[in-house]
Amino acid sequence: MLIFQQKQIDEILLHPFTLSLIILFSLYFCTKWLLKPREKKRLPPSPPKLPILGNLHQLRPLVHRSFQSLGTKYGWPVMLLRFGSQPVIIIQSADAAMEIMKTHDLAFANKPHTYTTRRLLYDLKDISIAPYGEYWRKLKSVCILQLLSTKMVQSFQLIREEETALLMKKIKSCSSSGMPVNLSELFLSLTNDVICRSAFGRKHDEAEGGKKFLILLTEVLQLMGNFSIGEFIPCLSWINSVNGFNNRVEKVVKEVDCFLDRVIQEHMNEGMQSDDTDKDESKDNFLDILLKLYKDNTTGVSIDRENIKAIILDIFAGGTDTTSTALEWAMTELLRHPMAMNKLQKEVREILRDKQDITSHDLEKMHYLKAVVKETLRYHTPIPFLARVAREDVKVMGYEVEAGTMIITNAWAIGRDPASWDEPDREGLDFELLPFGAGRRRCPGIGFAMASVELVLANVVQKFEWELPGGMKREDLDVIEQPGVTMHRKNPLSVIATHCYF
Ligand code: HEM
Repeated sequence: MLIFQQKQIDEILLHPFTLSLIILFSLYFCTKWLLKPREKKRLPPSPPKLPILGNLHQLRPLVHRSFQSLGTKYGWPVMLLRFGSQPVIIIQSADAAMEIMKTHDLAFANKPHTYTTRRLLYDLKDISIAPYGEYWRKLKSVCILQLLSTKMVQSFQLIREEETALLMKKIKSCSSSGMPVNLSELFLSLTNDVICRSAFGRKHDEAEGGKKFLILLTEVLQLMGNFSIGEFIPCLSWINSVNGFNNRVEKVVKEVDCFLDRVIQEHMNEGMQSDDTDKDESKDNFLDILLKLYKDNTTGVSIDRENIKAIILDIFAGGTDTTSTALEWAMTELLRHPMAMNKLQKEVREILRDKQDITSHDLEKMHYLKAVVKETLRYHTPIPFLARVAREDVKVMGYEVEAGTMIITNAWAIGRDPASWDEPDREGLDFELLPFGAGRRRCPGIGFAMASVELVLANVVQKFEWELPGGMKREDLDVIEQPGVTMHRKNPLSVIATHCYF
């Protein structure tokens, strides 16, 4: 009986009519499933892109300007570009920047890194590109509370004053011979010397590799700012091995490591010879503090020699070029705007009267000086980009951002956004003025940098009158930028100090 029923069922099922019905139904449901409107992710708008290259062909060497032109052309404050296969979201409005660095600061607390930055910064053992987490949190707090605290910045006042006095003497000697002064070079050398003395307690002169270290540091920054196509188009990653770029990186890594190793060893040897108990802690330099952490492990974060080298390199790389760039652009704009120069000289000279030594107390009273520095940082933002990586899926300005996506905030473009800056004299609100970044990854060196910039600028305008060389008109002074991580002048700022007042 059962066998009979099964036979009948088979016959019905295998009947051509039944089979056709089954196939038709299956096709219907399959097509319906395939054509079912899926929930589409709302991504930021993108300009047209090319296969393989994505939007790379639309970028010029001054990438911050390319982003700004694309944003203005399409009217998009947030846009999605493809660097080869990698999606990158570009942020160019104060509102969107606030979402990244305030509302979702924790979700965007990671930084992107490349093969080059990993090699140069001891495989993420530093602060500036280390991933967000326990290690980074502890080191950042060491940085804010110990290395770059207000107390520490004040303790370096004598260093800043001595180095500024030395700079004034160098300018004076050029002035007496009527020679133009290369201010770009002098500012860079000053900021490097100030950091060197604050980091190691003394300058390392040419014989000890000091001058060479500055050249190496410049190369470190150039390599970090180098656009490497293989990072974005993996099938082209071999290019850097063939064109000698990777060899250059390895050579610089070795030389920097050698210099830092030697300085640390000397410091440790000196420490062993002197009696630590008698040491005046208020005279500690960065290396003293880091070596104490290394020995005592009091902060709960254990750091090794590589961490120390990476942090020191971070401080040199983050503090030298940026600070001298700010000075270089401030002087450029003052030379292009004689009324602003006169107003600043008047303020500084009236506050100081005939006094030559400028104290931090005098600087506090120089409000126009502070406005000039702030305006310079807005208009010539030394680090144009604030880069982040999403640690999780997040919504930004209504758009969906997947974990792992890179976000670049164009701080330079936001500083020049007419939507925020129709009144140039107006003080900037937090997210309209981002020269030091914002949120958890914000620059911890603001106090250190501002103390140097204000002191040097006040001295330079108080003690000299300035003119452009070869009868050059102020309108002819160029403002061409050099591509790189830090955006300094392409051509050095060469000027003549016509009168010297000391
Ligand atoms: C005018 C001078 C300076 C400018 C314009 C500047 C700007 C910046 C910017 C834009 C960032 C990234 C912030 C972000 O992504 O939100 C940064 C990070 C950093 N800066 Fe500065 N900086 C200056 C001076 C200094 C100095 C003097 C030091 C140290 C002595 C320093 C140490 C650092 C460090 C360690 C970081 C990494 C912070 C982190 O990732 O948490 N900077 N700086």
